Amino acid sequence: MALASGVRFAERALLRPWALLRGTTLGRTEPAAGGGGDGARRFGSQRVLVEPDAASGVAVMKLRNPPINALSLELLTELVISLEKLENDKTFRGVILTSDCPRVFCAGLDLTEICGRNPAHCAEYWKAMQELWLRTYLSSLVLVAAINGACPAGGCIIALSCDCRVLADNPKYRIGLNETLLGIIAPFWLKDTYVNTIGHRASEQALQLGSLFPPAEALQVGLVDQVVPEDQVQSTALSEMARWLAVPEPGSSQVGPIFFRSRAPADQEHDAKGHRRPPAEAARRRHPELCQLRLQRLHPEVAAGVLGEAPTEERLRAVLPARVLAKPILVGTVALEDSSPVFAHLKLLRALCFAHLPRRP
Ligand SMILES: CCCC/C=C\CC(=O)SCCNC(=O)CCNC(=O)[C@H](O)C(C)(C)COP(=O)(O)OP(=O)(O)OC[C@H]1O[C@@H](n2cnc3c(N)ncnc32)[C@H](O)[C@@H]1OP(=O)(O)O
Repeated sequence: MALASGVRFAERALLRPWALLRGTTLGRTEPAAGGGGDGARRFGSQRVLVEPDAASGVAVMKLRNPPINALSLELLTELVISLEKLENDKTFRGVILTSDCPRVFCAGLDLTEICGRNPAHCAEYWKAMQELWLRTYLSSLVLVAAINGACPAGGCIIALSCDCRVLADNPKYRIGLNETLLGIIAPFWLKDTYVNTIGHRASEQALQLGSLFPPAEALQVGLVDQVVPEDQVQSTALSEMARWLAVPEPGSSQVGPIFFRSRAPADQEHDAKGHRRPPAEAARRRHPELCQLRLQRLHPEVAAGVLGEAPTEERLRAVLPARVLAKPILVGTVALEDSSPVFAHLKLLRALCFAHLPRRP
């Protein structure tokens, strides 16, 4: 009997994972401040407020776990559920992630979730953190981080998983991966993301020293894309979002995260002998349907290039139609950093295609 009711509870929890959360009221819908129609209804949970705008297809998602938005298990879970909900609703193409707590975007891992807790709890907690990472990093939505406060460690991880980062110009709002100073070693996927964002040497220094960058330095090193006065963070994030959404099927499909973001944790798989698989192979094993889908959806001439061997600019120029290359293009900087030919190729393709591919029927 107890077993049966336990199973029923587990089933219910699987169907409605938020039911496990303490004090959570996910799915509640209420009119947004100043809003009227359907496009201005907001929903969310206790710790995540979602303000959707159906007309623009953009939702603003606010972290609301005062005082410092520490990533508690509940906040992680609610973030994942809210993102999933938006991803499943085809009305939405972009999400702006920001904080509802003054002066802090997100303080990172909730240290009370790992200090003095038993291994099972730590494992559950860490799994939730990775789940959030996967959900954001491989999201089909365009994500823009509107960083309106301090953004250390896990906060920076969330920001790094977005497509674009706008930081408020306040010297107190520092951003970076400082976990080494706490004795926490960054996992390889986090290191890889740092490297992908600010380059190898800068990452090596910043990770080892646990650097937190003030806005000007964060901009200089490439950790954020824009630094703006605090009262312009939201509007700038919206403008950035408009830029990304103006591109046909931005980020999400033709040449989306699976291309650029081949180094998500799941990609780092090892073969039976313990040898690390090349990232491209690992990604294909993990997401065969996505890889295939996306290759098929590419412009035919580009797909032909993908299937070719040499990921050189010359070869791409040869297979890409002239109209695609009509405007000046960014190449080279994008293609160089990955040792895998396939992904170097895809990165280069993305750089080329992102602005120039004609809309697919
Ligand atoms: C394998 C792991 C991969 C690594 C991934 C992630 C690693 C991490 O995220 S580890 C967490 C690292 N986070 C930090 O180092 C941030 C530490 N906090 C701060 O720097 C400041 O608190 C912050 C700038 C965010 C805000 O400053 P203030 O506004 O001045 O607030 P307080 O410092 O007074 O803090 C208020 C209150 O919150 C407690 N606190 C702060 N950070 C955390 C945290 N990460 N987890 C839990 N609790 C935290 C702080 O102790 C204060 O508590 P009280 O004293 O009880 O009021």
